[in-house]
Amino acid sequence: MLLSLRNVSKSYTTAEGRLDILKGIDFDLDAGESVALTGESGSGKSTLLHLAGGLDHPDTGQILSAGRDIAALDDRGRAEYRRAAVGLVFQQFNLIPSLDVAANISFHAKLAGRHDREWERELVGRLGIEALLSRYPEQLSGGQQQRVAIGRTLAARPPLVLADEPTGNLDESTGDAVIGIMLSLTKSAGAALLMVTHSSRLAQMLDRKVHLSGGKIV
Ligand SMILES: Nc1ncnc2c1ncn2[C@@H]1O[C@H](COP(=O)(O)OP(=O)(O)OP(=O)(O)O)[C@@H](O)[C@H]1O
Repeated sequence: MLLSLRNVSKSYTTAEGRLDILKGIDFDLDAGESVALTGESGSGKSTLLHLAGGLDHPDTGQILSAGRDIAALDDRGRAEYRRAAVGLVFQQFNLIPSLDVAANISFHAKLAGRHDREWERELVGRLGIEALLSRYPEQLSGGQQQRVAIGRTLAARPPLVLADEPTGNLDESTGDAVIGIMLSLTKSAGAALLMVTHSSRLAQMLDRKVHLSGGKIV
């Protein structure tokens, strides 16, 4: 088991009072598995993804990764967990505007101490972005930027990839192509993928589907 959430709860305090978003989530993700996370707007999908990625901490419960409870770590421990174990792909591509495509792709892998030229060359080829390596993010289309963002994430070989509506900004056919490439590359990398999507069509491309409703996985 790569990641296990046990009885995880999360609430937010707002001006209108306390919002109980996740109410005792139990969820397991195997190494190399791809899972789609669906649920209505506001059901807590991004919240769950942020907890799994160590971007935030739960109120109660355990988040177990390689025998460690991420929920019990402090900010620094969570930052180390993210660097070592997690790759993130968001709807906003979050590329670094001052770096060209080649430098964007190797940026996280270098930070994580896992820069591997051969793997990077393979990624660039399979993503079809060889001709774009010396361009800057602002000179790319949305679909091209997302392919670069996926390359950047996978270059660091994270065992866990968390994707939040990764193709939400792309048209349907570009989005499908990008998801197809991301799935085949995460499989090649042996990484697990947890992907938030509103699209049941995209969800069906993954190994398994889970649905968030009423603060629980159903
Ligand atoms: N930092 C925060 N403070 C207060 N409330 C928050 C905070 N973050 C999220 N929420 C609330 O928690 C609920 C769940 O948000 P979340 O973003 O996890 O939902 P989601 O299922 O990903 O939604 P969407 O599909 O619209 O992106 C929402 O009602 C949101 O307004």
